[in-house]
Amino acid sequence: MTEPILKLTDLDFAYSDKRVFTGLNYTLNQGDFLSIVGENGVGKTTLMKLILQELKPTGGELAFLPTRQAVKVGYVPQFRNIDPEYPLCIEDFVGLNFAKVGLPWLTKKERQRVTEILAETKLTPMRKRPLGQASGGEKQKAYLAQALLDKPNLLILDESTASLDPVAKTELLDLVKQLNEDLALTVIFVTHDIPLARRYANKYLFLTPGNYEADDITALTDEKVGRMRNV
Ligand SMILES: Nc1ncnc2c1ncn2[C@@H]1O[C@H](COP(=O)(O)OP(=O)(O)OP(=O)(O)O)[C@@H](O)[C@H]1O
Repeated sequence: MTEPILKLTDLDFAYSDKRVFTGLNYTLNQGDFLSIVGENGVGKTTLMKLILQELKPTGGELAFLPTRQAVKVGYVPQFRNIDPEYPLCIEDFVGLNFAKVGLPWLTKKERQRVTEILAETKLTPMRKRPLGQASGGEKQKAYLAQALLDKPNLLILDESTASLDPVAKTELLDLVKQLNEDLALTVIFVTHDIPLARRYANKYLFLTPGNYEADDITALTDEKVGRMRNV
């Protein structure tokens, strides 16, 4: 049975006098792979910031279910180029999520978890490579591994594949899809790439200026995409 993990009820958000969306209703179920699509500036990143609780709704409600404590969110950002001189290797970068103030070293259990997640994300062979010298796909996998380290049950991919080549895109999303299928990890995938959304997601949320539409991914036809882009 599918249980809800996130519920948006009449959600409104505005940056002072700039209204981004109004009356947004959506229920995300555990194990869903939701693609959020829509033109530039329509509010996709703003919605992610609301889910990450970096912003507060200006109206309505955003609720984690069954409780706030039960939902752990992992976040994979947009691709950012990293200074080639960046001092950490992939393994140390992935372990950063466990770093504590005043206790920079990891416990045995934490080191084991880093080893496990490096294997799951297929980064073990290049774990000692300086992150700044890794390929774009490896860098994004390192961000994915870091986001997965603390075993989230809701993973947000915020245009994380946008600058990757097709092979690296597929590799990253295949990994995420596998976790989605094996562990019922719930995924929110923000993208401009409709074919990629169709290939991996089972649901979509299409934001348009002042409106939105949500359905099963099979309903996201070319004709609909064309129509939604012209509203
Ligand atoms: N801090 C801010 N203050 C005021 N307006 C903002 C702020 N951040 C974003 N906006 C505006 O809010 C709207 C939604 O922005 P947002 O970044 O959420 O869109 P997006 O759909 O993620 O765009 P893109 O696809 O280009 O990443 C845009 O018109 C943007 O200019």
